Amino acid sequence: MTAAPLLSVEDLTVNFPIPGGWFGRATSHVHAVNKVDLTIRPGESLGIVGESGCGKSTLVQAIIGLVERSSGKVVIDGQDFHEARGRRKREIRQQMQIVFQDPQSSLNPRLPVWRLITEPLHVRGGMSKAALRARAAELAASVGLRPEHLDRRPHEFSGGQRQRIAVARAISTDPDLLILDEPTSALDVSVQAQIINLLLKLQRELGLAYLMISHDVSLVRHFCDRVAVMYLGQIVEAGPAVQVLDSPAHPYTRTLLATVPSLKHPLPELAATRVGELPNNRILPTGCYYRDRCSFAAAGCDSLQPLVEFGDRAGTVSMSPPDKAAWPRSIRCHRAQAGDI
Ligand SMILES: Nc1ncnc2c1ncn2[C@@H]1O[C@H](COP(=O)(O)OP(=O)(O)OP(=O)(O)O)[C@@H](O)[C@H]1O
Repeated sequence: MTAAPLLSVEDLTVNFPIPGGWFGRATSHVHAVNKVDLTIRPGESLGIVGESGCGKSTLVQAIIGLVERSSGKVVIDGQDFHEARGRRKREIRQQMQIVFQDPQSSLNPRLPVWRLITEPLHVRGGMSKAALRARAAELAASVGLRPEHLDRRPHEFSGGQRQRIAVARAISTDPDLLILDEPTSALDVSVQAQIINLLLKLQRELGLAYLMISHDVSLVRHFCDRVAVMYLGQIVEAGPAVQVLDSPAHPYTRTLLATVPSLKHPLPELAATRVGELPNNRILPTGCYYRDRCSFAAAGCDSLQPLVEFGDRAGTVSMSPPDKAAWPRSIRCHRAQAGDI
């Protein structure tokens, strides 16, 4: 039997108002995230890939409440995060922590490492200074920092060490889910692997689930159990990382992968693909969002939404209407489905 989801995101939509009218009234909206559904099970890692501006950061920020959602639900451990209030809301929030891309800007330069690491516990309250320090020492050891590091300030560390501090802080509240926003892209290549190995070690030791957003498709293939491909605020394809990234079904996923260097094709032939600019997300297209850039677009794509397939881990597939509790396998273009491509 498969475990119940730790996190379920249902129909999540985020529209940013664009002021321009009288008295700053919104005249239009940026449709950053459009009806996204996803689930993460305990201890599982889900990667979200897609080009710049497709809505990855807005999606994860809406999940943890840093950005206001326009509609939809975020359910963690069976509790509706946005409907919860007061102490209960804070408790749910502590089950989800985020590690940002740039540790330099996410760490207060004035605080010593032990205070930085225990900041979320300090905010929660109820722990003495001695208890916070003792917990900081344990957390520092678990991310590979030494006791003498505890009294130093962030500027005394390298980028990789600062990211270790950020990871220690994120796990300080014993969360079930870590959101990783491009956790290695600001680091030197040599250090990236060390941080990835640290995250994999912590996942084994603590049973953490990860939601990682990344431009780096190879990293996601290595790191994640499942992947969701995002385009214009929608998830266009999702499934086991190896399956989706080795045999993509959606034309957009194929285009995205064609731009990724591989051993076989060290320099991707950008000219052969139709990457171009993301279309205007203030006026969403009808039908398939990808049709204006799709080499396979044909009659029907302007009115038909892609088909949705859901299945469980064993790969059993049931067709729409989807059982939202089921494990999403893929969301496919109807033309790929019909075998036209
Ligand atoms: N606060 C905001 N107000 C208005 N528009 C915004 C705001 N934040 C993001 N956007 C817009 O929402 C869309 C999605 O942006 P988002 O940063 O989520 O994309 P992304 O995929 O994370 O991109 P990147 O990989 O470059 O970080 C973009 O069109 C962006 O310009």
